[in-house]
Amino acid sequence: MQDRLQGRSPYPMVDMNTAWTLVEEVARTIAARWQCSETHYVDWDHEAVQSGTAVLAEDVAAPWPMPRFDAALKDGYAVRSADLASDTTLCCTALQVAGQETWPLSVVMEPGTCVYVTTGAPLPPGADAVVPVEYVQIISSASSSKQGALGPVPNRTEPFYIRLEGLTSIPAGYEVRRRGLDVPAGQVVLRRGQRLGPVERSVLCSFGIQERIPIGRLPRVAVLSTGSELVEACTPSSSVSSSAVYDSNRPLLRALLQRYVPASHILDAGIAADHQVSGKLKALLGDPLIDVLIISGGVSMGLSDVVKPLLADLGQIRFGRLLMKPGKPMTFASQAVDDDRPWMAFALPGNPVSSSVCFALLVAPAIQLVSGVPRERAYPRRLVVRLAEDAYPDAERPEFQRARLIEPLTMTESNTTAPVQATAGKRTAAAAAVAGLDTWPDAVNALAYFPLASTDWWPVEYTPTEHG
Ligand SMILES: Nc1nc2c(c(=O)[nH]1)N[C@H]1C(S)=C(S)[C@@H](COP(=O)(O)OP(=O)(O)OC[C@H]3O[C@@H](n4cnc5c(N)ncnc54)[C@H](O)[C@@H]3O)O[C@H]1N2
Ligand code: MOO
Repeated sequence: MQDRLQGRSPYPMVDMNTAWTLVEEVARTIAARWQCSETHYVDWDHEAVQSGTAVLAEDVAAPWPMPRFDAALKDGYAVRSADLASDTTLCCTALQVAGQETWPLSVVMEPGTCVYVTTGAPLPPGADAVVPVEYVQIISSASSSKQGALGPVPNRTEPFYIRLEGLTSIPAGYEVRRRGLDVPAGQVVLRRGQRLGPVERSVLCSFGIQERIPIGRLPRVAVLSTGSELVEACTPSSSVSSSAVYDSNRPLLRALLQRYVPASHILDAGIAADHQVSGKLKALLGDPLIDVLIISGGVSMGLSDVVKPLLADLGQIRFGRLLMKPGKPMTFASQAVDDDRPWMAFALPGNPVSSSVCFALLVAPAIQLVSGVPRERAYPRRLVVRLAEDAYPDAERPEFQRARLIEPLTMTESNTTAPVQATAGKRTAAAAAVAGLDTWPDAVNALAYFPLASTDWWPVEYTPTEHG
């Protein structure tokens, strides 16, 4: 208590690089333990796959070439290109519709003949090019001539003649998507450590892979808000005291977490009033089902800021203060990594902006790392850009300001030239996004980093809202 009343902290201030190193050390050790021993083979309807949070534990190779057969790129006529060098009239002997073979079922294309094909249909054996219907005139038919009425798409059961019009030559391969052109059989199409987002899931589907999808273990994360002033957002304002503060951090953190872990892995630990924090932390960190604990509030220097000493009792504080703004009191603790059940605890400063910035810079990368995402993909992307308007960064601490990239990126040599607007307001993340920016609340899409004593800076890609 004496120290707090005098304002001394026992924790040295570490810079961001040191903080990242310390978090990474723990996260990578946990990842090595989990991801070597815990590959699960799951089906398509598994919650982690469906929520887009699953991370592949093994490479996935193409089981067959894509496309699986030489396919027509256009609706038209499959031809032997060599035939057309001498004669532009061909006899159409069959219709081949993508997904079904109509008339007749299986054909070997004789010289001088062609086969009507729809886009995506397999080329018959012997054909090596496709003449699009736009370049074809139907010139005769044994049955009634429907030419004109049906345009160039024939609906016939007997051979008919076509003539090539408007194209001088048809090289082999013309309008054909060759077997294996996109992906040869056996090529790795998804890598271990890739999160199965919408595109990755569609790649699995394109190869018909819906069973035995190899995924790694994802962390189970509890989120706790601390502070006697906090009330649940659903509480009617008429029933709360004038000094109460609505808890906005926990809903934000839970929503952000859904990008990384399925809903069943997120435990909402509620709000702990100051006198309840000790009991709550003990229970949560003693729960074998919790791997990561995110605490908001109570980490600064006040008498009610009890989180740090409690974490020191329950595990080991890796850092307790950060040389950065916002986030100075940010604390990271863990259970000894060689322990049977390692855990990580992130105590984020209660200020909503500090809390969301610390989540983006430290918690999200740690969750990615323990989930098996490789280092080069675990951190937000960095770009060097230029400021669209003056910014006023802190003089004592390197600072991350919420920012908005206001033009599409145009890459020129090593630099991008996307102007950025930045703000240092400290209201809720959404409100701070608007403050000074005169724009939509979800427009923050980056953090602008202002290192101390330097005019160089870069924004970190970060989207604090679903739509940002
Ligand atoms: N003497 C000092 N005081 C403070 C220092 C310091 O170095 N010396 N650091 C300041 C900095 S920097 C920060 S950041 C804050 C962080 O403090 P805490 O983590 O202890 O956070 P609280 O005091 O609990 O809350 C701060 C602020 O945020 C509001 N809050 C908290 N939780 C939530 C929530 N879940 N949803 C919405 N708003 C929340 C809370 O009501 C306070 O207004 O400490 C400075 N002090
Ligand atoms: O470090 Mo605090 O997060 O500046 O307000």
